[in-house]
Amino acid sequence: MIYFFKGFGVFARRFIARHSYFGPYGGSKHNSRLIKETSDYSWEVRDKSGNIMYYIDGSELNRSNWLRFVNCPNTVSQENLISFMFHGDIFYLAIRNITVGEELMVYYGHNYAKRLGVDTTLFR
Ligand SMILES: C[S@@+](CC[C@H](N)C(=O)[O-])C[C@H]1O[C@@H](n2cnc3c(N)ncnc32)[C@H](O)[C@@H]1O
Repeated sequence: MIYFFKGFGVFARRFIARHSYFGPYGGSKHNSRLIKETSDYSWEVRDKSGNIMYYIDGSELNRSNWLRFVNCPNTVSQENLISFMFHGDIFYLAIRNITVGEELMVYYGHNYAKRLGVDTTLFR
C-alpha cells in the first residue's frame, strides 16, 4: 500500500544518546532511476568510488519501517541524525543527544533538499 499523506514525522519518546543508531532503513532494493525519481522515500546506495549501486525505496509501508517517516531539517540546528551505509544498507546515526519530544531529522542530500525548498547552502 502507498500512503499519499506526507505530514508525519518522528519524535523522540525518550532520551536518545549521541552515537545511537537506527536501521536498517526498510525498503525494496532496485536499480530503476525512474522509480527513484518518482519516490519520496528513496536512498541511493553508492560504492566506494561514489557510483550508485542501487536504490532502497521505502514507498511501500509494508516493506518499509518507521525510518521512512523521518523528515529533512530546514536548519542545521534541527539536524540530529546523519545517514550512513553499512553492509549495503542505510542506517541513521544520532550526531548529538536528542531530548524527549524533539523531532528526529536527517538531511536528505542537496538534490532532494532543494526540491523541498530547503536552503542547501546551510548544509555541508
Ligand atoms: C521520507 S518522507 C518523510 C515523512 C513524510 N513527512 C511522511 O509523512 O511520510 C519525505 C517527504 O516528507 C516531506 N518533508 C520532509 N522534510 C521536509 C521539509 N524540510 N520541508 C518540506 N517537506 C518535507 C516531503 O513531503 C517529502 O517528500
